[in-house]
Amino acid sequence: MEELKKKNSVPLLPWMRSPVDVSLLEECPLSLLPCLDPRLKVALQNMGFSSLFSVQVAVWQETIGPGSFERDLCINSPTGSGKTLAYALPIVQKLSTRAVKCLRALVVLPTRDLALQVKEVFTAIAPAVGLSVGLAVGQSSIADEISELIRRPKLEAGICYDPENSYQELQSAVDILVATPGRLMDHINNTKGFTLENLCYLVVDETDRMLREAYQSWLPTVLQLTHSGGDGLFPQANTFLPSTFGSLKTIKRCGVERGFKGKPFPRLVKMVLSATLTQDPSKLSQLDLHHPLFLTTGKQRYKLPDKLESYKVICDSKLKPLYLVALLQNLGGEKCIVFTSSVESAHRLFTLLNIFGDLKVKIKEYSGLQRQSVRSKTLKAFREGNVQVLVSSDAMTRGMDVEGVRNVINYDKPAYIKTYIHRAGRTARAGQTGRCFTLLRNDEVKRFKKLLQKADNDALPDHSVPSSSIESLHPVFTSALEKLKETIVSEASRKRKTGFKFSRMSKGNRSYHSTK
Ligand SMILES: Nc1ncnc2c1ncn2[C@@H]1O[C@H](COP(=O)(O)OP(=O)(O)OP(=O)(O)O)[C@@H](O)[C@H]1O
Repeated sequence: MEELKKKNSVPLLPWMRSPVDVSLLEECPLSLLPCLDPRLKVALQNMGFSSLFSVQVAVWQETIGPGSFERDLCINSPTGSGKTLAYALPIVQKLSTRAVKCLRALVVLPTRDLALQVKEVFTAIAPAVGLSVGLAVGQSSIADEISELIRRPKLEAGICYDPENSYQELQSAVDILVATPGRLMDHINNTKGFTLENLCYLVVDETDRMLREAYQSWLPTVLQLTHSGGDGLFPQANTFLPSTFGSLKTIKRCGVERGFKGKPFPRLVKMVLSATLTQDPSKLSQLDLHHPLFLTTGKQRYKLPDKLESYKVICDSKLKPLYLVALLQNLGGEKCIVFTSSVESAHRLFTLLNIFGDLKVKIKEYSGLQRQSVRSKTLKAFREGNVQVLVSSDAMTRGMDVEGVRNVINYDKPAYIKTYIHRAGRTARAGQTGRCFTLLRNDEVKRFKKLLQKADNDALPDHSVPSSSIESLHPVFTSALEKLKETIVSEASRKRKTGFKFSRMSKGNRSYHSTK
């Protein structure tokens, strides 16, 4: 790990200096995986999986295997390497013997679409061992969500119930909850019967992103509500907590009350993961990790998937849309994600591509400016293959797993290596091949190659687009640009009439072919 140390200006935390190198482990066939519950084996086979990937084997060893969840795990593993199942499988296996249903595992992710995706992985395995999985995400009806998360007592005829105390009878309807931070806080603060007092496992996925954003202090709140005190002293039920912690009912009860008299109080086990895990001690300290173990892949801090090929497409800024069209024509209908630097440029580019027509592929926009229902519909169509090209802002950058994406195009080059890693990582997943093309001006190449060196990748061969294809697109392009201006102006006036603040849309780069 000498290289890890050298490349960092901030000194590495001592426990990060002796990691487990996941790349030294082999995949493991399910039939050879020690202790795997046979019901889970069948569930995995039904998912089409016959073996576990190396990161999954490494986590299994540290949880179900000899490590037996004694240490918190910090996992740094490339995009598409299977981190979701790496934490889902041991948690489900561990909870499979639980006798009473209550909320025992919480997974927190930054976006609704990611939470949905992770919930599906849990849902594919948890029911096999009698566990239920819930989802708490914004932009869905909170009333519906509460009725799925909380079980009301069955009222018996002839018995008088005290409505004041009725929440004590409420029980969790789920064993595992996948949540976004905002909605999680809503439930902590307002949902009767929602409690973290029995939580055993906390997963913070996309950790570096989750730590960057405070989201109503969700992390300190969760940690405080689940804190059992390293010295065996537990918070009393009447402990005062500041108002941000909402109702006091979620405070973890003392060990005796929970039936752990004379036994060590079960520690809340944490697993934190990313393809670009932060090594910043001040950030990691927010997680309050217990004797953490660092699992990483290879000697480099950042690693791209083995079967990813990175290419540059050299072009003049003004002609970028033409090069993109020619490239898309070249890719012949393969699923592709085109990344822009902002929601505004994603919208303009999508509009322009549609005006262009003649691409023989269905293109959709996917951005943070759209309503969730629109985004979900687009994602579904893309997954099902009814849309072949997504023009996206960085809303699509992290974690999204869509089968069959063979190409990623950086229409606007990423400013950071982390952004490149996550964008490029939408392809070449689960051992598949994939290509990432970045549109660059000649004078940008040197700097960009330097950026890629951080992920040990300085080979950036040219992908040339024949000049004849560009020339033949010129006349259409000129008239398409005119139409684009008209469309943008009419959209702006329509949105002004309906009260939408177009100023949000037009902030930043106003040019019609963003060069950001
Ligand atoms: N053991 C396995 N066998 C076959 N496919 C698998 C296995 N585990 C996971 N996969 C598939 O690999 C793909 C990537 O998995 P996952 O989304 O968990 O990756 P990730 O490491 O979390 O990526 P990212 O960092 O981009 O979020 C998914 O399509 C998943 O179904």
